[in-house]
Formats: sequence, C-alpha cells, structure tokens
Amino acid sequence: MKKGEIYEGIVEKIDFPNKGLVCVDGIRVIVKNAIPGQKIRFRIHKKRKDRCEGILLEVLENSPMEVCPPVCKNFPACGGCMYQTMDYGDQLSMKASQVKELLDGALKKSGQVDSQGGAEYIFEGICPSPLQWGYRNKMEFSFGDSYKDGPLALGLHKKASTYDILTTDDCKIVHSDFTKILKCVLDYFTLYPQPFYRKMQHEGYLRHLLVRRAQVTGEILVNLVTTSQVQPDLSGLADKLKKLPLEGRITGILHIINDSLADVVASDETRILFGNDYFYEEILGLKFKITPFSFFQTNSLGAEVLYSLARSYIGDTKDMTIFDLYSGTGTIAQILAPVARRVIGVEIVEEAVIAARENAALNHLDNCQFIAGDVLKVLDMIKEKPDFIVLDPPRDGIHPKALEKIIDYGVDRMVYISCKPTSLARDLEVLIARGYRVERVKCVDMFPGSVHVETVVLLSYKKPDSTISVKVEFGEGESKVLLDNIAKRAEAYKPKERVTYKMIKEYIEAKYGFKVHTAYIAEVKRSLGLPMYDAPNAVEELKQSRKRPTAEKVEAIKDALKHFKMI
Ligand SMILES: C[S@@+](CC[C@H](N)C(=O)[O-])C[C@H]1O[C@@H](n2cnc3c(N)ncnc32)[C@H](O)[C@@H]1O
Repeated sequence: MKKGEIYEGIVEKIDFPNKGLVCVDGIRVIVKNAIPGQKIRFRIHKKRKDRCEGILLEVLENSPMEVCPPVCKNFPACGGCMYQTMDYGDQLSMKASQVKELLDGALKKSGQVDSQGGAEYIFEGICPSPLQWGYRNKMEFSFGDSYKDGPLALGLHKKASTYDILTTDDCKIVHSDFTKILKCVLDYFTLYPQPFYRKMQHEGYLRHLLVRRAQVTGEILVNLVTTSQVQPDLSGLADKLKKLPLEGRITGILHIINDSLADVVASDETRILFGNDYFYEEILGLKFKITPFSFFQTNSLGAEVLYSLARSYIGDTKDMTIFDLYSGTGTIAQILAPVARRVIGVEIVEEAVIAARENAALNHLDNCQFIAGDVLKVLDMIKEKPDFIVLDPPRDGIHPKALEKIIDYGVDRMVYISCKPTSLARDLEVLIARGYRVERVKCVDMFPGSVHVETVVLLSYKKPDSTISVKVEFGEGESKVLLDNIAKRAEAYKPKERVTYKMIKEYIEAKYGFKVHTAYIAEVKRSLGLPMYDAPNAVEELKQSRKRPTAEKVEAIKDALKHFKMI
C-alpha cells in the first residue's frame, strides 16, 4: 500500500470520533466521514507503522444502516450531521459502543479488571436526546463565499474546507428562528454589501453571526461579529431583525468588534444595538442568565437529562462541601446547592463567573461561591476541603497537574462529566493508577446526527478492604485448622465463572439451531429481575421497545439461563 494509491473497501466500524475502519489485504486503513457498512473508494494519504490513513473519495454503495433520507439540503457537503441518514437507535448504539470500547481499554490498561480479565464497571448505555432535531440553542455562522469570488454566503464551513462557506438556511438541528435570522442578515448585507473577512490577508469586515436561542424561554440573543475596518451604520439591520416574525423573542442585538488574527468568535468591544447583552434560559426549574461568551450546554433539554443523570450518580450530598470544577455559568453547582451544605464553583471565564453569581442570587441560593481562575491555580488558594468533586472539563480534559491536585484531596467519590471520551479515557487511567475505580458510566446524546457524545462517570476511592487479625494454628488436633478444610472453603468462595452473552447465544444456537440477539437476552434477564451488570450496553433497552423476542426465543433463553444456573 503506497501513498496516493486508490482502494475500495467496506467500512467495518467507526471509532470515536469519526474514524472509519476499512481493512484491505489485512492492512487497517482509517478513513474519516464514513458510515459503517458503506462501500467506499479512498486514497491513501498517510502511511504509519500499524495502519494507513485514507481520504474518502466516493461512497460506492450505501450502508444498510442508512435507512433515513437526508433531511438537509447541505448534506453531506456540510459534514455537521454526518449520521443523519442512520436510524437514531443505531446512532445511539454506535456512540455507546465507541465509548465503552475506549473505557474498557483504559480500565484494562490501568488494571481495573474483573476475574475474567474484562473491564470491571457498570456500563449503563446511553440516554437519547429529548429532541432529535432543533435541539441546539447556539450556532456560530461564518461569512464567506461558497466558491472563489462567489456571492456572499453565511453559514458553516464545507466539510474539510477552511475557506468555503455553505449558506445553512436549511439547518435542521436549530429552531427555524435561527434560519429566519440568518436569512435576514444575509439579505441585508447582499443589499448593502460589505466585504467578508479574509483571514489570510486579515482584510474585510464581516466575520461571524452568533445566534443563541433559549430552548425553554424562547429568548434570543443575536451577535454580529465584525472587524473595525469599516464602520457602517447597523441600525437598519437591527430594525429588520426586530420586525422578524419569530416564534421566540429577540432580547438583545449585539455588535461585537473582533480584530484578532485568530478565527474565533471573541470580543475586543461589544456595542448593544438593541436590548440586553444577555438572555435567560431555564434548566430543571432554575433560571440562568447567559452572556454571549459564557459556556452553556448547547442542548438545553439534553442538559436536563445530563444533569439529572449526574445528580443521580452523585447521590446523597447532605452536609457536604462540593467542588464544581469547570463550572461555566454555575449550572451544576446550583442544581446541587439545595441538597448540599456548600458548593464552590471554579471557572476560567470571568464573564461566566459573574453570570454564575447572579444566577445563584436569582435562584435564591446563598450557599454557592464562584471563583474565577484556572482550576490548576485556584485549588491552591481554596482553604476548604471538598467532600465530593464534580468535574466537567473542556474537550481536552484535565491538565495533568490539576488532576494530581484533585486526586490529592482523596475524596471518596467523584463524578466526571466529559464531552470527549478519548480525553476522559486518558484521565481515567491516571485516576485509576492513583487509587480510584470507575463504578458506573452512562452516556447522554447531546448532539444527535453528529459524531459527539457526552459521558458521565461515577468514581470511588478504592480503600483497602477492612482486615481482622485471627491467630490460627495449622495442622492436626483440637483447635487446629486442617489445611484441607481451608482449601475447601477457598473453593466455596471462589467467584463463579461469569456467564457471558456469547455463552448463552452459543448454547442456544447449538441446542435450538437459531440465533438470539443480545437485546432479547437482556430483555428476558430484565424481566426475571436478574442483574444487568454485564449487559454490553443499555441501548438494548432502546431496541427492546421496538423489537420483541418470540415466545420460542424467550423459552430458549430461559432454558439457557437455567443451564448456566442463573435461574
Ligand atoms: C464543558 S464546560 C462545563 C461548564 C458547566 N459545568 C456546564 O455544564 O455548563 C467546561 C468549562 O470549563 C471552563 N474552563 C476551561 N479551562 C478551564 C480551566 N483551566 N480552569 C477553569 N475553568 C476552565 C470553560 O470556560 C467552560 O466553561
């Protein structure tokens, strides 16, 4: 296999986040932007020791998993919702198994294994997003052109392109109000032209349009980001936006000036064209003030699922001091404050910390404190010790030195919320090596159609088992313990062989001549009240509501469970 050569193959699986695996003549090739089961043509562009990397050229045959027609006219050019043609249940299964595989690997590597050599923890599958479409409360659109010297475009970058912009006036992951606002701004600057910003030349005016629309309250904040190279009067644009027939309500229109070289949405100066420079959203009955640059989960209804799950993992917090590290606008801290003695949030974005303090006052919570700064440094300044720690770091995970400081507190339990399973797996290896063990894991799909997934992990500190001293003399005679008896007792305490789904399937196939799906075994086990720890993932729950095993299969599964002495 040589660089530049073209091959064809079937995508066997996708590793997180977007790495399709194709095997050609026993060589593994990673090709991005594919779907499992697709037959693709690709060109080799990198050759490594153990694998090659290829660029997708063409999908030759669709995957059997592509059962839904694309809902968006920019698919697949945009690349934002790569999995939109897959059944939603299959998207969930794929994300759950990607996370499980990564965590299994990390746990095995760091020694948290069961007697069979498998990773020992409870993997509880994945919660779906309450909305499959229209779930995002924030979108950053860029100005540009969709081809060299083409008309002004406003939207998202074409897949794998740094320059070409697709006008996303049909995007289905946001509310239709976003589209109306995008079209209004694009029409305005088509009528009253201004040059878009060209990053290589550092020339032009129009950079980004950042729209935030609260899912629950319907409040909208529109932010136009430009350079200061031109100074047009924008009051006409603000008037047009105010007159739009929207379902939500614009509470602020901001003009953000950004002259930095970096292609990020940032502010050197913010001018209010209309209303306020914030908006409100509600999560789990609490109210949150959100400013343009403070982090807030982009799927508000999904955030309710995420925080409820984290809350259930955290458990009883009465009389506890909790550290909410990487606290954003203080959502988690405020959800925990009513059931804790005290919560301390640490967040690097000052604007988010100010909003978090205001939010706590708004929600009548007086036992929260928010500190602005880098977790790495702030932990040295806090005198109090936590009883429980919640970690919700950015995508790259926790700085190794900050992680050491967090571990040094030695709290009994922690909850780690992660938006990137690869950095989570890396941090878990360190936590396990330093005495923590992963107890429970569940994912939440906050980003349907996309490659992303959120994961919640409950960790506990592994204390040595309690010990008792017993004086025993071995040998024959009164008050002496026979060595044989010890061996017998040891045999009785030996853990029973774990019966796997594979063993049950093989037994049934050999005896009855048909195959049974893991989901069916899981369903029968669940109906009999058997523990589900070893279920590969709880997505099986999701499948179960659509497919049900026949009576014949239920009987075969029960027979297998009896055979293996599970019932
Ligand atoms: C994934 S967000 C979580 C926010 C919050 N827990 C929530 O659910 O809304 C991560 C947050 O960490 C903040 N952050 C990033 N690096 C940080 C650091 N070194 N120290 C403190 N906060 C940091 C980001 O600004 C962001 O608000």
